[in-house]
Amino acid sequence: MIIRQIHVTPVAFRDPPLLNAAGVHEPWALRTIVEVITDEGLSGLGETYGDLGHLTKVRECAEALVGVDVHATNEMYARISAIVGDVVTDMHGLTGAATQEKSIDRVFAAFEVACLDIRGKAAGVPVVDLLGGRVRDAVPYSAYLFYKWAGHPGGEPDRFGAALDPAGLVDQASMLIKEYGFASIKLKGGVFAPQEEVAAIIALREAFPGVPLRLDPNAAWTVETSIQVGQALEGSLQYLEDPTPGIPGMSKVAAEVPMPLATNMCVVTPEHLPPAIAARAIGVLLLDHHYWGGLVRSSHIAALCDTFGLELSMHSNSHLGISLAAMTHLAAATPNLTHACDTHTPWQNGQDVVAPGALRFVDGAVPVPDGPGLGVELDRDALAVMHEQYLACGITERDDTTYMQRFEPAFSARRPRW
Ligand SMILES: O=C([O-])C(=O)C[C@H](O)[C@@H](O)C(=O)[O-]
Ligand SMILES: [Mg+2]
Repeated sequence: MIIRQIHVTPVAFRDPPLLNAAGVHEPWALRTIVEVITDEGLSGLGETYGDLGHLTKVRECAEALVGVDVHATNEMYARISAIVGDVVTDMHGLTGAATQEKSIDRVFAAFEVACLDIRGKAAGVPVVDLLGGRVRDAVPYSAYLFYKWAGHPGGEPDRFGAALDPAGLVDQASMLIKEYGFASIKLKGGVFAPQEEVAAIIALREAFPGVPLRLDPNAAWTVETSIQVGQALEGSLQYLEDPTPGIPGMSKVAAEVPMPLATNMCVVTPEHLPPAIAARAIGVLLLDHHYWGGLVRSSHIAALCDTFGLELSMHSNSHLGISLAAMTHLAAATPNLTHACDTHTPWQNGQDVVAPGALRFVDGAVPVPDGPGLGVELDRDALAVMHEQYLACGITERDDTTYMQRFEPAFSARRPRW
């Protein structure tokens, strides 16, 4: 099964004005769709970030992978390493520091997923079976709440409405839980003063008793603020995600707060694991195959976490159905991934590049697609429309901060900020 062609297609889809520590989401989110085609005519799908620096590397690597067998992932990794070479950064910084290894892993992941899709199709089995088989039939996801404006400035309000205070967030959670059946809740913080976000968590706890809650300010707080918030929320949080920047800071906070700390910012590549474990900085790692080097490498990281007593959850950016399928196969095959995963799916409001039917939410969980490979089919008309949107939207690099400063010129994305 030799790779004969790879199509790399950047796409854009509408994104609501979701607020975070970096600023606010722009009206269009970017992704890159990768389609690998073999000499036998089988094709496989991958999905990754759409920022131009990364997209350029994905395009260069796609050419270099022609002629490689879809099983030869070591050879693919070597070729991609030789091409990526330097550190490819993103502007928002919400997934922590860029390193050379992470830059390579991010490019490799899209091709690895596409090759697993092909290998599953060739063997007539779902990708979960290539990762060790399912330990759960459906993967639970959390309701991912955001502070948000009613709509993008100058545009129509979106169907989610504004959420700028505890009552707005409780309404948002009710809507997402009613539509998707989610059984746990994550709040994206780092937007308002910490005491306002503490009040929001308390309002959510009162409105949804017994539902596990998480708060993630993306490193917007100092060590002192993080300790105060952690102590104030004793008994209210399943975990506190990235309250403060860096492994040393997280370690100081972890020693003083009652709940585990989670991260998708201070441990984002294998070299971060030894110092974080030695410093007891985290209790929960958020996996994300898009930057941990694909599904198989993420499984290896999961096994390491099990050895060292770290729990697992899963991180998400704005994404489409190819990613949701890949995340679901990985989580279904990972025994120690016991926390509900994050997903932006509700915010994409039905827009997708995959044909409807294969992915659905039942009681807040996505049943593992049964079809061979990832179990999802490319909707070529939707892909063409979203590619046109990419060409027309004028955005080539996600930049939440500059977009926010158009409306709030004094906005600072400094972390820590409080
Ligand atoms: O820390 C996190 O969970 C994220 O970075 C998730 C997303 O990037 C989210 O914060 C966003 O898109 O604004
Ligand atoms: Mg996070």
